[in-house]
Amino acid sequence: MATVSFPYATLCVQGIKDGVTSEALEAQFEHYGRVRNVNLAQNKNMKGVPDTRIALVEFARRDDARRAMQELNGRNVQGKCVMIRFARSSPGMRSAAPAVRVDSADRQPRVPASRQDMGIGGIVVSKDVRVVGICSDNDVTFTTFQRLRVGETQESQPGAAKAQRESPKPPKAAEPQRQPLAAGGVQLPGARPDLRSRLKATPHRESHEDTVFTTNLRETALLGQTKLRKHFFGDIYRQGNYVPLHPELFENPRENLKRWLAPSFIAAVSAGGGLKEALREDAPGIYSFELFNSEFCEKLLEEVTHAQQTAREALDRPNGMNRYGVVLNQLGLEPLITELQQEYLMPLMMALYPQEADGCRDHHCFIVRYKAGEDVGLDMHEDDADVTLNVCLGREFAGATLTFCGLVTDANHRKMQYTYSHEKGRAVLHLGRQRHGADDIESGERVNFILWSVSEKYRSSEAYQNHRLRSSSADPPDRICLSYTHDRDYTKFLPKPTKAQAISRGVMLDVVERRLEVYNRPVLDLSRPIDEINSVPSVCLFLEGLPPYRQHQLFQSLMEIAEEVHDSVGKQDGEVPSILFFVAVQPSGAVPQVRELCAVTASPALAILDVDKEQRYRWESDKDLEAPVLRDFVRDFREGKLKAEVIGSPEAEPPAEPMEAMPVEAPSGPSASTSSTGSRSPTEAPRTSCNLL
Ligand SMILES: O=C(O)CCC(=O)C(=O)O
Ligand SMILES: [Fe+2]
Repeated sequence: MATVSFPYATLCVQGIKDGVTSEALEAQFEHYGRVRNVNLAQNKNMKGVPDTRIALVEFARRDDARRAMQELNGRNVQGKCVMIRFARSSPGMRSAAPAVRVDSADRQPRVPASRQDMGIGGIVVSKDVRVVGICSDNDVTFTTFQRLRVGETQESQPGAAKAQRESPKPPKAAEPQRQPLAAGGVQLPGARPDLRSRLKATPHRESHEDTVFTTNLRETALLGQTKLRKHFFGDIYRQGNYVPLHPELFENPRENLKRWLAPSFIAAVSAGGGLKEALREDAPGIYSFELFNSEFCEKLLEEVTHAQQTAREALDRPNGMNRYGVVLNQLGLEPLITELQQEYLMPLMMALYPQEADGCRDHHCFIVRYKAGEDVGLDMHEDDADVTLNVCLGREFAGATLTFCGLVTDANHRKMQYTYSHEKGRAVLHLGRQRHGADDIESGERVNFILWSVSEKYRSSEAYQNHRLRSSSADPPDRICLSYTHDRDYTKFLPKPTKAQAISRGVMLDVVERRLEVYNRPVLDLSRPIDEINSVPSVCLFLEGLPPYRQHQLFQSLMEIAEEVHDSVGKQDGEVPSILFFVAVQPSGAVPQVRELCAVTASPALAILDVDKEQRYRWESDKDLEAPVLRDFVRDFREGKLKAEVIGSPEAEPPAEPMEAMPVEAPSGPSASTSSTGSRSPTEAPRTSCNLL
C-alpha cells in the first residue's frame, strides 16, 4: 500500500513565561529552521498559575522541529525552563504523564482559544472545519510519527522550494478562470505574514547551551547525569520537598540495589553472560524473570504509600492512562532506577532487543495501582518506550493479568499472543510496540513498577519510524486485543463502554472524542489531513490563492456535497466516512505534496486521491469549477465513471516540481543529511510507483 508522506512538525512548548511574545519565541526557534507559526495559549489546567502558558510552534520541516526539541527541551527558553514535545502523539501510542496533574474525567483536547474559530487558512469558513492544533496535556509525546507518512513537502526539500519560487509554472492557456500559484505560495487575506525578515533583526539567543540548566536540571546534573531526560518531572527529594520513609532507596544506589535483587538474578548476573539462563521466554519476544526480592518490593510499596500520604500534591500521575500511582523519578528515585537500568538490565536488553535497546540511557519509571473503585484495568495500547520492564510489587489480588497481542507493525497485532500472570518480584520484559493491556482486577489490589527505557539512537533511526507504523493489512482482531482508545472499528466487535467503564480502564476519552469529532466533519483541512487519507478515497479541492469570496463559495459547495454524500451512504455519528472531503486554502502542510500526488498545479483544482489503490482522478475541463461541476465529478466517481490514473504515472501532467526531482540523496545542506525521510537502504522495501516513502 502506498502511503502519503506528511511531515508533522509542530512542537508543543509547555511552561512559557508570562509576558513572552510569540515573536520572541519565533526568533528563538527560528534558529533551528523556518518557523511557520507560533500560537500562544493558556494551559487550562493551570489557570491563575504564573508562567504556565503553552506555545504551539509550527516548523516548515519536521527535522528542524526535532532538532529544536532536542536542544531546547528542559532548557531555558525566554527566561524559563520549558518542556517540549511534538504536538499530538502517534496513533496507538500512549504517552508519558502529563506535565501537570489533570483530572482524567476532564481531559479534553486543549485547542488554544485563538484557534477554535479560525477556520482554514485564517478565514472563518465554518466551525466544522478547523485547523487542528492540538496540544493537550496527555497527548504529547516527544517523538511523533503518523501513519500518514511522510516525505517532505515540496517546500521543505532543499532546492525544491527555491526552484519553485524562481520559476513558477505559467497558467495553462485553456484555463482562464484558474490562477497559477504565485511564487512561494500565495498569501491569503488574513493569513499570517511571513515573519522572516522581521526576525532577522531579532537577536538570537545566547549560546550558553550547557549552562542554561534550570534549577531542577542542575539538580539532575548533580547526580552526574548531564543527559537531560525526555520525560522530566523534577525530583522532589533533591529539591527538599520530600522526606523519605526509607532514605536508603534514595542514596548510594550502587551499594544498596545489590541487596534488593533476587538471588537467582544475582546468580545469573555473576555467572557472566549467562543472563539468559534466568529468563523464561513466555511468548516470542516476551520474557520474564525474578528481579526484586521481597524486601525491596515491600520497602518500595511502603515508600510509595508514604509519598502519597505526605507529598501527594507534588506528584504527577504516572502516565496519560493510569490515574493511580506515582512517577518514581519525580519522587527522587532516578539514581536507583538508572543503576538498575544501566548496570543490570542493559546487558539483558541488548541481548534480547539489540536494535531497540542500543543506546538506551533514558527512562521514565512509575508505579501503577489497580483496585475496585480506582483503575481496574488498562485499555490495549503500546508504550512510549522502546523496551518496557514491568514488575509486580504485590499486594494481594485476583485476576489482573496482562494480555499481550502482536507487534503494532505486524498484521497480527490484534491477535492474542499470551496472558501473563503477575507474580510478586517477577519482571516481564517486552518491546514498547508490543500491544498489551491489563485485564480487570477481580479483587484486592495490584501495584506494579514500570520502567520505560528509551534509546535516542534507535529513535533517530529509520527503523524506529517504520516500527511505529500500524499494520493496515491487519488480520481480524481478537476481542481482547481491541483498544477503545485507538481502534476506530472497536464498536464493530464490542459494545461501546460506558464513560465510567472507559475511565476505569484508562481509556483516553479525549483521543476518542477527537477522532469521532473529526469523522463527523464533512470537510477536512488538507494541510493537516487525518491518516485515513491513506486508506479512504479523498476528494481534494485546491483553492489556494483564490479571492476569499471564491473560496467561500466553492468551500460551501463542497460542504453541501459532502453532507449529501455522507447522508446518502447513511454514515453514522463518529463513523469513518467512505469518502473523505478535503479543502486546501493555503499552500502549507501536506498541501504541496498532495498536489503532487494529484498532479495538479492550477487553482482552483479538483482531484480524488485513492492512495490505497495508488490511483487518482483529476477534474480536467475548460469549464469553470462551480457547484454542479463539483457534484457531477463526485457522482461520476461514485458511479465508477471516471478514468483512473496511476499515481506517478508518466502520462500525468508534470507537477510544478516533479517528484522524481525530489532528491533521495539530497544534494547538500544540513536538511538533506538529517532528513529522516531522505534516504533508504537498499534492503528496504522498494518505493511505490508514486515515489512515496
Ligand atoms: O498494569 C500492568 O501490568 C501494565 C501497565 C502498562 O502496560 C503500562 O503502564 O504501560
Ligand atoms: Fe504499557
